[in-house]
Amino acid sequence: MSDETLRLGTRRSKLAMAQSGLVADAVSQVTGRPVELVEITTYGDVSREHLAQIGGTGVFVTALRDALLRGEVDFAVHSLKDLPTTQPAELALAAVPEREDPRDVIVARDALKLTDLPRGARIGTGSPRRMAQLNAYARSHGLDIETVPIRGNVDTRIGYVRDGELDAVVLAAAGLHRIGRIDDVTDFLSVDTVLPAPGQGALAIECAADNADLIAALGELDDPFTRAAVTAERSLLAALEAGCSAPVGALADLPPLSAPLERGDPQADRQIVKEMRLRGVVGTTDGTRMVQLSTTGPVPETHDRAMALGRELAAEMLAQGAAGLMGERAH
Ligand SMILES: NCc1[nH]cc(CCC(=O)O)c1CC(=O)O
Repeated sequence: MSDETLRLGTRRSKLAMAQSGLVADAVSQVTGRPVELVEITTYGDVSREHLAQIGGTGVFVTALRDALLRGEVDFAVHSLKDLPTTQPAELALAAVPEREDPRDVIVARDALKLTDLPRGARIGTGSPRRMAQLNAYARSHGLDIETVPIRGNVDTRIGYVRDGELDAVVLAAAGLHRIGRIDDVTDFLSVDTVLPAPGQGALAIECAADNADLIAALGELDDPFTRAAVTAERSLLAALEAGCSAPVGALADLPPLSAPLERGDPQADRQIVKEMRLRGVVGTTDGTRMVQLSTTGPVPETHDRAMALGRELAAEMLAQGAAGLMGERAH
């Protein structure tokens, strides 16, 4: 391959720049080519409306993809959870690198944990998924919290806590980690409490579908387990016919070891290598109704198998009434 500079299209936000910078270094390593960041402004960056009001998926993604399709940049990095579930034929998902911590976290005043928040505490999140699960948790654990819709970049959101407007905000651990603010976290939420968004914590590296050399080079950064996991999660989301702003959580990970098996035990090691658990949740934003299911099976070895896993769990969730929980609006 040539030693020409590769152009990486990126949003200007701190998170996007951090993610693109990390990938730029990694791509430079595997290709031996210099990588240049090209800043692109997206509709999601300039809009002041709440994400839920903009509607549709992928507001952050469209401008980057347009730049790719016009040949202005060679590849782009997206937060996988922001990608629409249908892949355009002209673009290839060349790599899904190893996933960062997928959990949601709380940044609260006075180093408070979720369960320490006082009665009437106001928690900011623009995500119906987070609202639904936090409100469900609050109901079942006797907490009295109010979820408050907010949006804005990570610094803006944490600012609501610093200036006393909110008691806490909910964010993704991965984003905070990447921008160097993981120390602001006051509580890492167990995925049993809040199941993350499909693809949360993972990145997607995308380039033109007809650039076979570049696809092969970027493919060196692919992590097959992460790719299988996020493929199953996004297939579940798609099969529920839900968008990125729907109250849907999904996570595919290693299943917990069953009781008699322990680390070092060859049987346990086999389980670690071969099994994957997929969990999905849908709920009303007020937390009164939820459908939450999980399935465990062999790690899907092909794209089609990962897709089938997500579809099968979605079908079970729909059979339990998931569709009726998704159209509802909290406000
Ligand atoms: N919705 C915006 C967005 N897209 C990706 C991340 C975090 C990084 C990731 O999940 O990979 C965030 C911020 C957040 O949810 O706190």
